[in-house]
Amino acid sequence: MAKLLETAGLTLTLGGRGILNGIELAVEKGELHVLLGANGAGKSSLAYALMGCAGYRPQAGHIVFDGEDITALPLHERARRGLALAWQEPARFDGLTVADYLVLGGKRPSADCLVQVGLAPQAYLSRPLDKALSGGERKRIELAGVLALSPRLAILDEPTAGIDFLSQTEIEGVIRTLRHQGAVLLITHQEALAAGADRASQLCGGRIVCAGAPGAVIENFKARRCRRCDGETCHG
Ligand SMILES: Nc1ncnc2c1ncn2[C@@H]1O[C@H](COP(=O)(O)OP(=O)(O)OP(=O)(O)O)[C@@H](O)[C@H]1O
Repeated sequence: MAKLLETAGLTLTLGGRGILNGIELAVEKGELHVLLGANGAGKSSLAYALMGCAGYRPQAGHIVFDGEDITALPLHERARRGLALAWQEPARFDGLTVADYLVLGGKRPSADCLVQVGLAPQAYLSRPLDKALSGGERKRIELAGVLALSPRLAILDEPTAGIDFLSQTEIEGVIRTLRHQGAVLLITHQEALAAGADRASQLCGGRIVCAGAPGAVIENFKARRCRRCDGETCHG
């Protein structure tokens, strides 16, 4: 399969600490690629660096998207090329309604995107996207926003966290849709979700320490084994 995203030697220091230490990651076209790792391993930081978020510009290394080096491009240029990120903690946008927010994506009808995340359009489109919405509702609306963008690569940071378990299957359906449209880089702590991926990479101490079939990577993670740490200290 052709590579959609590839990083080489991606290195990020924040507050004087090495957070990403030479990341080598490859996501293929049409792939659901899961990123595993303990709390603090650097998964969200990698997601922000890939998206080009302010404050997460790497000090060294390269990010190549569909053959183009995008390392120096700002977030909006990466978004224009088809990258989208659903944050671990979805943002509030006081002053915007759900309809205003979804129409920014523009590529798919807002109502369809809401239905796909399990929210009734008539109940949500006119609501302000502020603290009156629950965390789970904002998380779903953010995922609807990613659907509306029809991205070529959706980076999803714990999309099922805070979602009630009756609705997990809807979110899994969203992940499948995004994968069929392009590819998904999924950060999750849910083993079942990770097991259903096409490939996986394990992050430990800001390095990719294991990559390949999800089952093998999950076992490696659960056994606290990586090539750089001894078993006792391998927890990110
Ligand atoms: N802006 C920042 N300044 C300094 N340190 C930071 C900053 N952002 C993140 N870190 C540190 O970088 C490390 C990796 O954080 P990150 O949020 O990427 O981990 P994670 O793997 O996503 O964890 P979790 O599974 O808990 O969400 C942590 O030790 C965190 O404290």
